[in-house]
Amino acid sequence: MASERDVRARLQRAGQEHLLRFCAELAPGPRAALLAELEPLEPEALREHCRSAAAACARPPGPPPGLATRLRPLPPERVGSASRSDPETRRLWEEEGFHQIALNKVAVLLLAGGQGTRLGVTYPKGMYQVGLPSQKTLYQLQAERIRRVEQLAGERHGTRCTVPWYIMTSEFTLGPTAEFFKENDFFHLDPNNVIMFEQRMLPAVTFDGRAILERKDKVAMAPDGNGGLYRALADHRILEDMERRGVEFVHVYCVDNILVRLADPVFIGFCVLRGADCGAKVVEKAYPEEPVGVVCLVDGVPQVVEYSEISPEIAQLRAPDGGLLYNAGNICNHFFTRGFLQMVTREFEPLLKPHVAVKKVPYVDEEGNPVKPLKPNGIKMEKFVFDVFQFAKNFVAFEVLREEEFSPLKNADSADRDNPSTTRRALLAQHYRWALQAGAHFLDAHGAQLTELPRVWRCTCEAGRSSPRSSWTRTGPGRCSPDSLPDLPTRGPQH
Ligand SMILES: CC(=O)N[C@H]1[C@@H](OP(=O)(O)O)O[C@H](CO)[C@@H](O)[C@@H]1O
Repeated sequence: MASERDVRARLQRAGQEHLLRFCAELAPGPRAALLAELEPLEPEALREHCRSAAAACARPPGPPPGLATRLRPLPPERVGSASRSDPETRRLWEEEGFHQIALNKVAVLLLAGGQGTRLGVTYPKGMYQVGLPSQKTLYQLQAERIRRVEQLAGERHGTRCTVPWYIMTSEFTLGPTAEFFKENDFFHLDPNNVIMFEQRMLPAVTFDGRAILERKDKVAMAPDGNGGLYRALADHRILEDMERRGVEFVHVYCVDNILVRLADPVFIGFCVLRGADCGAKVVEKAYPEEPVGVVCLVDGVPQVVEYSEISPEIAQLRAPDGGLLYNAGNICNHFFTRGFLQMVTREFEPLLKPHVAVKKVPYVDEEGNPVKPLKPNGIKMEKFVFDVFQFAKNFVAFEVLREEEFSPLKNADSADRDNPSTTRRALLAQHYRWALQAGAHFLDAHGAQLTELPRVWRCTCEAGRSSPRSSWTRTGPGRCSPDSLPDLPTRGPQH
């Protein structure tokens, strides 16, 4: 371990010596912890990080000038659609996807390093349960979907399939996530196929470029954004692990979408058959201000313009058909070939520009008293996972139906949208539709069979178009009582 003198000399080179100003008064334990936290910070990188954070913050907020003239919607030839394609095409994509899964060439990679600030929990979001009758957490739902896709691919191809689950965590989420998986026996997955690794942390910085001390013995650190993935892949030699296992295609997704289809064979098959090195699932944006990035062209190159960086004027622009001009909402479900990830980690990662988030960062004042700021006082710098789209040789987008694939848990129930209640209902509604499609009957509170599907829980037909009846008229042996689906309508038809 480095001595205080060494660490001090390195901090001097970075212009950040103030981080040791309480060091002399610390007990040996906290002092060692502080030195250990500071030791890995490279002086030049730290200096540059603090300088660029302050410089980025000094620029006027909002989108870069002239962005509007540089944007175009994605051209139709780059976009596939789950809902608008004919059933035969969809079947071919799905078949290809299952084939690749059966060859053990597909992995899923979860981005789970975030702090869940908007949701207001202190533990990893994946451990959250939204109040389902089964009390399953997001992690459990995802684990079960992995097992199911392995099983389906295995049945089709008569093989034993493995879809390895890579989980990127952070200093905040690694410990509790690892513990939670152990306590739950890895949800019956083979622990060898669940690979957790940690992304890096970066210091939060004041507006004048000084790293912030959160306590006398602790620097205010934050994960380096979901685009920290690429450095973390290199740090932990994850691509080498994938190569050893024969993984060629990776489905990357973020933790909070309760409807996420892990290793979705249709998406995988579409991307593989199109020869894509990089792909993104999108849904039609629900309203102009919806907090989702838009997938579009910037200067002719596919990119995502994040919701925090698009102006309301651009977000509201309309296409000739009356829909939003920029309506391809990013749902943080990405497809990458391993080869593409290799190129990114080797060549392109340093070119990714960090994005600035101005936040309230707790700190200690000059006397060492803890302060909880009421106004934003610090800058966190984050890279974004989708910023690599610009380097793709063949980028494709894949449009899917929101009701089938996107219901994110972002907020507490005090918010109107994207909260535990909306996500719970979205999942129950999906399971309800699936039960119907499998031939189940639903009964009302008096045991009478419900004969019509209430409009709000419309199912989707095989081609994926919204259709109130396509599966409802089927009959079969299953009988479910709506009592087991507490958020679903239990009264009669509403057509
Ligand atoms: C950097 C990044 O990946 N941002 C994503 C991600 O944003 P959040 O800030 O995590 O809500 O998820 C959104 C979908 O839930 C997506 O629209 C957006 O573009």
